[in-house]
Amino acid sequence: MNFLQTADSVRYQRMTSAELRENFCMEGMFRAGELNLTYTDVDRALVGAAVPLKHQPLSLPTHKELASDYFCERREVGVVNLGESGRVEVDGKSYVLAPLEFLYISRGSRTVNFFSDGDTPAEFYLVSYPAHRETETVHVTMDKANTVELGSIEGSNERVIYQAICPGVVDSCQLVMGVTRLSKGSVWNTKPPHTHRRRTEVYLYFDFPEDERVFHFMGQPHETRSLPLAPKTAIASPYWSIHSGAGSCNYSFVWAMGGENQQFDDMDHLSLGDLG
Ligand SMILES: O=C[C@H](O)[C@@H](O)CC(=O)C(=O)O
Ligand SMILES: [Zn+2]
Repeated sequence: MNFLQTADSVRYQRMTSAELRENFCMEGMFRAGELNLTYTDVDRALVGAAVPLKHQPLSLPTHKELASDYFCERREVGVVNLGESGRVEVDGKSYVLAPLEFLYISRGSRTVNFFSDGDTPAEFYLVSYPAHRETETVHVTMDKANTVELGSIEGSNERVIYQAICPGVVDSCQLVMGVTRLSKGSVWNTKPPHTHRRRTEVYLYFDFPEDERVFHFMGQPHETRSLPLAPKTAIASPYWSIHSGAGSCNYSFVWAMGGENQQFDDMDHLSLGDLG
C-alpha cells in the first residue's frame, strides 16, 4: 500500500510542479495483473485500481494500517469499471460490471475478488472510506444513477453528471461517487469552481488519448495552481482546495467525496473573477 500525505494550505504555495504532483497525485495505479492501493489523508480516502487478467483474479487485501481482519470490516468501497466488462465477487456473490457500471460494497463484506472474463481486462477503480454501519451491496447501472445535465457548448463545459452512489440511489455511509462525461468540444469541468470545507474529494481523469492532458486547477481560490494530468491520474483535493479542470480535448472523470455530509449541491460556489 502507498501512502499519500497531502501538503497543507501554506506549503503547497511554494511547491514546484513535481512537488505538487508528489503531494496530491496518484499516477500509474492501473497496471495489468495488479491491485494497487493508496491510503490518503483526505478523510482517510483509500484510492486504488485492480486490473485482473483472465483466470487470474485479484483479491482486496487488508493491511496493518486498517487494523482489521478483512478490508471491509469497518470500510465501504465504491467500484467503477473503466475497462472492458468484468466481474466482482463479494462474499461469493457475482456482479458483472459493464463499462462505467458501479458497485457499492457494504461494510461487513468479508471477501472481495476482481475478475476479467475476457481477453481485454476490466479496469476497476475504487475509492473507500471508513463506514459506521453495515448497509447493502448494490450494483448501479448507468440508468439507475441520478443524471444531471450541466453547462453549454458556448461555455465549453457541456457535460452530464451521473450520480451513482448518492442518497436516493445507494444507502452508503459517507461515500458519494459518480462520473462526469464531457460532450465533444467541451473541455471545462466544474466551471465555475467551488470548495466544500465539509467534504474532501478525489478526481480520476480518464477517457482521453495518452498524448492529451487535462489541466487540473487546485489550491485556495486566491492562489491557484495547475497540473497537466495524463489519463487515469487521480488527484486528491483537501477541503481548502478548488478542483476544476480544462482539457486539451473532451474527457470523463470519476469523482468521489467523503466527509461531514452527503449533500451534493451544498458546495460554496466561486466565480472565475474570485480566482488568483
Ligand atoms: O462536488 C462535486 C464535484 O466537484 C463534481 O461532481 C463536479 C462535477 O462533476 C462537475 O461540475 O463537472
Ligand atoms: Zn466538489
